[in-house]
Amino acid sequence: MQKITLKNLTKKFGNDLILDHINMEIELGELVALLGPSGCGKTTTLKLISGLISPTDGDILFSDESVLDTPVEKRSSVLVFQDYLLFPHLNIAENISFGLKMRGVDKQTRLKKASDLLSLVDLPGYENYYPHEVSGGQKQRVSLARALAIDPQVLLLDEPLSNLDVNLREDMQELILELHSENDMTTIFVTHDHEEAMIMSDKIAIMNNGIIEQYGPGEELYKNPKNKFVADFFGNANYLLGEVKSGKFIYDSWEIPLKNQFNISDIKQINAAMIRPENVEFNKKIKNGLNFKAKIKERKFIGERVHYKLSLKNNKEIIVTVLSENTPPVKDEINIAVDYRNIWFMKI
Ligand SMILES: Nc1ncnc2c1ncn2[C@@H]1O[C@H](COP(=O)(O)OP(=O)(O)OP(=O)(O)O)[C@@H](O)[C@H]1O
Repeated sequence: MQKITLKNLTKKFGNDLILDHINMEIELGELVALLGPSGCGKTTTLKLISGLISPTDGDILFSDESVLDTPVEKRSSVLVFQDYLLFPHLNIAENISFGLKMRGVDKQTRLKKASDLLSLVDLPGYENYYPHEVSGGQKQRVSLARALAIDPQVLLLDEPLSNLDVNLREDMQELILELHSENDMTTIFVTHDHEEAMIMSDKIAIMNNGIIEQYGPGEELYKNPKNKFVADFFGNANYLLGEVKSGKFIYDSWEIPLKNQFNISDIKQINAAMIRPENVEFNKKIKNGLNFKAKIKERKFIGERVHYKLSLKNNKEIIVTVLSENTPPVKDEINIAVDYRNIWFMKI
């Protein structure tokens, strides 16, 4: 196992700044997700950690030692690409044991290891198949097995689940979690999908345009987003634009006490209160909360939940999600409550 530290990690391609002084610590044995939109630098970060490319500036430490001068094959890390990159002319067993062959391991040991790994990824008996004879999900498993063959201490996964359908995806999520905990590896994986990041990881780094917007446990990012970008990444949100006066957030005729929930050094900068759709409650009064009336403009039943669009008395529309039991119809005016603890303040 290795602790990984990224210190002011910077990468330029030509004049394009792709990673801009990234700082991050990944503790021993942690599973961390890099989450962000296309092109924000996630794959580049993995390639830098694996040693496939070199940084323009900054440092990468494994267990507090710089690895910048350590070549790819000596870094104890392995990068699994989303498009598998299996050798088409080698069978599955040969693909899995290729790295061992390069390290001079004898054939019998290699084949035994390949068989053991195939059982581990739930593909026993697939040794003699060729990559074109197995499905996308199976290729994904083979490429994981190939990565594990060299007993890496750091496993880097680039969108390992992106090509899989929902059921296979869930199976693979479980498999990765199992492999991660059984093999004592520090694991970093890239994803576009916030739910996947939440399910899989101890911590999430939200990346945007070559920087890390926020890094921490998923629940913390969801509940205490530093900014709109992070808040929006975890689903829908309502933003009420207003200002801070005498320690309160003023929106229309509402005065909302500022709770200790923001990562802003100067509270005067705050110009928005954020409310998640699921934190709005119907037909309820909350003592330490906002209580108001709203009109139901739209109602969409989607199974266990119902999505609403409500309009406030100043005509501002907000979105609300509630469990579908006893939900009111369109046109009703209803009493709404939001606990102050579920209102987040930020500058947008
Ligand atoms: N070898 C390269 N030469 C020039 N530009 C590159 C190179 N590799 C990546 N880039 C650019 O760096 C930026 C970040 O790419 P990267 O692949 O790290 O993004 P990403 O967040 O992984 O995106 P995606 O989710 O689409 O895979 C992109 O604008 C990309 O075009």
